[in-house]
Amino acid sequence: MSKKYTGTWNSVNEHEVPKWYDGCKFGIFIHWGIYSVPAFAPRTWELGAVETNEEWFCNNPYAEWYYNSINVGKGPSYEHHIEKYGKDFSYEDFLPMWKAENWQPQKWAELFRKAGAKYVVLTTKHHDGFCLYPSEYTDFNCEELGPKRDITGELTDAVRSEGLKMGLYYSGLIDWQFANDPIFKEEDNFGNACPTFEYADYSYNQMKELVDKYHPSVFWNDIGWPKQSEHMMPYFLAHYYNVVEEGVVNDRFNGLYHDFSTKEYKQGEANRKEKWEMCRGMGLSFGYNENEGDDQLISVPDLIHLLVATVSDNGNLLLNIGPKPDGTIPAEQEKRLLALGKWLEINGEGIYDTSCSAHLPETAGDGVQLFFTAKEKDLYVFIEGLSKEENTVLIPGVKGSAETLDSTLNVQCEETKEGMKVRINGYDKEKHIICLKVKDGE
Ligand SMILES: CC(C)[C@@H]1NC[C@@H](O)[C@H](O)[C@@H]1O
Repeated sequence: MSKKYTGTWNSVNEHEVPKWYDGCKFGIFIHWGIYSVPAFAPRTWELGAVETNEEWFCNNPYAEWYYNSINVGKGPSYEHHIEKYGKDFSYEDFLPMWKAENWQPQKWAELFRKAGAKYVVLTTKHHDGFCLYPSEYTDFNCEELGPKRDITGELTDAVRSEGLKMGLYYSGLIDWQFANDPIFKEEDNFGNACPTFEYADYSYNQMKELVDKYHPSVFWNDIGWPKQSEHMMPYFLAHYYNVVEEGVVNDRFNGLYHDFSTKEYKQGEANRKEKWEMCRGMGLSFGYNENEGDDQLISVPDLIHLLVATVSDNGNLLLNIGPKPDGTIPAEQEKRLLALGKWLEINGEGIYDTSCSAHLPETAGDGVQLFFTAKEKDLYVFIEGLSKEENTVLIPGVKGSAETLDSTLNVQCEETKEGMKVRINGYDKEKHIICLKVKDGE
């Protein structure tokens, strides 16, 4: 019998992170919207690498912030817009250009499955206020305008038919249909970007209709929750958990509540004692940015490192894709998803359904890095930085014998007083990070 929650903090605080979310480890974020048509942002910084001040907002690397990037009236995106479209061309004028004419949700879902992802999170309403589902509360949605399809509904069905969980993103505190002064500093964001009871009611009703229509396994709220309806938060959470028993939410609820905490690029702190999630685009943007070609995206080795380092630290990786307005996924992004999936086919046993090991990451000399995960008593050792075909690596403090998850490798183990010495033959750099399984090694 599933627990019934009531609209009190005491009740919803009893909620625990569902096992499926912890075990999934890898998901796909999707930022698709009107901003995918101009698909423009300067390549400047990773979030968290610099202060989010006026310089950030006037040189914003996030292509999904195009509305604000032209609204500030200066900087590369503004100049690009004036030059390419002219000053009388509004953001909403891009809508008829977003046709999704080549969009095949089933193809997306198949690609996500092949990538080894176990859940998906789609933007249902980003900061521009345009809804990627037929909301009862606004006609500014994708069934009435632009693609003229229920993007959320079609993708949810396709994702679930491939055996993946479906999550929904909602921009809880910023909606440029309600408050569209240009944003030059963080306080303009988080202060309370939409400070009216009208918006508080609107956003509450939309969040509830998303839960009731799609039963999302993840509710990914962004930026914050309207101050005017903060007292309603426990009611929303109780309703969500009562409707979606396996439901899980992130930490962007004004710091009042979370199932898991979030990092965004370099912004945010990870604490391995609690569940957290790392999210980023493959370049510096979440929305598709035509300025980010193959050589400006994260490399496959760095992507595999990010996944291993995140999972070994008790995190999930939510990797974003930014589709084109016609509904295709840029080839350079698809290539990386398939490479990750190929690596996970061989090494996924050491990733999925694992927990944090008592062993902390460490260096093993000659630039070799070790990462660890555990599955009950079994220990998984990830070895990064091998360069030769034949390698000898000391794994300090680990006893027993190891087998490799990659059957094309040959591994011999020797127990020494410092730990397990492993000889690995048959390595080549296309294997990236390799994984050893030490039975009863945790
Ligand atoms: C992590 C991701 C959901 C980002 N959150 C902050 C937003 O401003 C940004 O565009 C993007 O959606």
